[in-house]
Amino acid sequence: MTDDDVLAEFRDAGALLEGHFILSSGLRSPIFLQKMFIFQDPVRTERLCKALAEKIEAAFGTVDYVVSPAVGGIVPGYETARHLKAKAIFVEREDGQFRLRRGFAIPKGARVVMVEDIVTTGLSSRECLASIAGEPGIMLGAACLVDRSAGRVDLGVPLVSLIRLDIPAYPADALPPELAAIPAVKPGSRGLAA
Ligand SMILES: O=P(O)(O)OC[C@H]1O[C@H](OP(=O)(O)OP(=O)(O)O)[C@H](O)[C@@H]1O
Ligand SMILES: O=C(O)c1cc(=O)[nH]c(=O)[nH]1
Ligand SMILES: [Mg+2]
Repeated sequence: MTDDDVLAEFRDAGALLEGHFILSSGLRSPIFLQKMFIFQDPVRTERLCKALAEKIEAAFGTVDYVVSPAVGGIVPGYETARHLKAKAIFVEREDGQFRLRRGFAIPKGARVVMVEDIVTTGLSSRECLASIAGEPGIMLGAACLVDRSAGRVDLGVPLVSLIRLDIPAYPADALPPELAAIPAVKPGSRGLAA
């Protein structure tokens, strides 16, 4: 899939939103990729995650377990794992911290990739990786559909992305005037009461 193909999927799904968004990191941005508009369409999701699985396999070889951070990572984690013929499990927040719950565990020696939907600052990805660092699997690296940092984030492991974009994000106290003029909305799940 070319970058244009990936962008066309987001555009055609109505997932490229413009406005004033509060991101998971607390940064503000005039652009939000509403990935759930992709994930509500299994056929579109399959096209993107199949392409991501091919990149993952090329970078890391065979994969036994895909681990994703809830909520956004669950659907792409599952669909990417399906193409990798791997298991798909996820971490979810408990008292604000990601944790494997529901009896999920990574067996000794299992080859593991962390799959995210969107990477902006990499905070959620790093939290996800830290939450499974004590598991006995072999952490191969991370992958995401969209890297909004244009490759600048450092997760401490290699990151494979389907597309790299360079999308502006600003601290709340350093907004450009055109953004400050629009009421802010926060679409993600970080900080929501359980
Ligand atoms: O790289 P970062 O700066 O961490 O931003 C990206 C994260 O933000 C979103 O999750 P969010 O916490 O908004 O919740 P969601 O997964 O429920 O959408 C997205 O799913 C990534 O996990
Ligand atoms: O950084 C985020 O929180 C974020 C950005 C984005 O474009 N889409 C999303 O779901 N989360
Ligand atoms: Mg998320």
